Amino acid sequence: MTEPKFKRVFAIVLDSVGTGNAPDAAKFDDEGADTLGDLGHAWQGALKLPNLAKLGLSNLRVKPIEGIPAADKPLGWYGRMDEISAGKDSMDGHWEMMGLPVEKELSTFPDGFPDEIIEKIEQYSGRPVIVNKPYSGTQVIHDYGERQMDTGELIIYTSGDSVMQIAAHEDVIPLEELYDICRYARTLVNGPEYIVGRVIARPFVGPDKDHFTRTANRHDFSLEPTGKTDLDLLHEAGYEVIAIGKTNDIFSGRGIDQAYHNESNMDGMDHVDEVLEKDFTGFCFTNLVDFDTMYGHRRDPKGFGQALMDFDQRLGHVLNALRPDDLLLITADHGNDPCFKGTDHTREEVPLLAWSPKMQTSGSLGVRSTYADLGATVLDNFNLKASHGTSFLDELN
Ligand SMILES: O=P(O)(O)O[C@H]1O[C@H](CO)[C@@H](O)[C@H]1O
Ligand SMILES: [Mn+2]
Ligand SMILES: [Mn+2]
Repeated sequence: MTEPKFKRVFAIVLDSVGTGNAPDAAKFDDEGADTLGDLGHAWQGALKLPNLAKLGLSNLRVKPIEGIPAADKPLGWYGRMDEISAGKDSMDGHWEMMGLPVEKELSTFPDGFPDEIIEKIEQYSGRPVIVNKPYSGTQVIHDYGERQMDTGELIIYTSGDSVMQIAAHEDVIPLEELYDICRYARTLVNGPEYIVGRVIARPFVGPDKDHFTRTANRHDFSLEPTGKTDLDLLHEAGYEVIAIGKTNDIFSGRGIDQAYHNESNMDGMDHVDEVLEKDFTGFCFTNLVDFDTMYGHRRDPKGFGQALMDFDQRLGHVLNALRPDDLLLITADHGNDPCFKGTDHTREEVPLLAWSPKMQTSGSLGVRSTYADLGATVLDNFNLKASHGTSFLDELN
């Protein structure tokens, strides 16, 4: 067997860190959304991301981020990727990166879930369902959390994405019970009539509506991948596949040898540091979700920018810890522009940064026509063939 070019490949998905310009943004009513561009503008040039910048973060953009000039000589290869999946949710984005674009539009519920589904959940759980419409997750517990504590009802809500979210106070509905209800709800929306990307348990704690917080016990029950992903191919070929953060949930554990649950972005980076110390041949796939959950959906540019700066600092350590035959890929799964209307994800291109300490060349990878190019490159590295996407491995010298 030919030796892989890079022994260990680390991909880090900065959840929702889009970079504008999606050619099909109008279809999603997202024209003009640009997460990184609008963040730079909101921070009036004070957003400083020195490590991402030296990898080429501003070089990959049509217009540099305010306060972050394009590097004269970026360290590695940089570009952007377009999404071909029908939706703009995490599942679409991650599956597509791993060679399984979501071609069919998944079900969304702008008017709430149909009675037949809600009634079945009520029967199964013995708990009445309240809300049942699109809502912001923090707002919904503010508005209905106290009632939920009094009555033990289930708060069910959705968003512009194909998601069913079930919120309950941890002291009122024990976690295992909430997960069990979600697992049951999952069976109701696997098709053929309704296909929902994710059923998400949204436990929260706190004494009253002004002090409720959601906990890291969130759990995503995703649709099982509808075909083989690049993770399956890597795993079957005997390479180690390590998932950090919600990656494991997004693939229902498929093709994954070892998974780490993240409490936060910083906890996620602790896990990356831990895996960097390990000796393995394979792929480590990390998702950092705070950008999305805590700041993007909350339309909080201040928090979003700070979270990026915190990540950038940790990235400095990763760049030092990488070994000569490691490859680092940094990207995102969709946008979530904190300066845009609404509270949903935004259809955007995503950044693509590639670097290895042994790399001697640098330059532009252009605009890739699908996120699947990322997985195709990882497979190519391990001498495997992708069903979707075009590898850019040959550039990475
Ligand atoms: O408002 P919250 O509960 O954070 O919901 C968000 O989380 C979902 C999953 O990422 C998205 O579809 C969006 O609705
Ligand atoms: Mn996401
Ligand atoms: Mn989201």
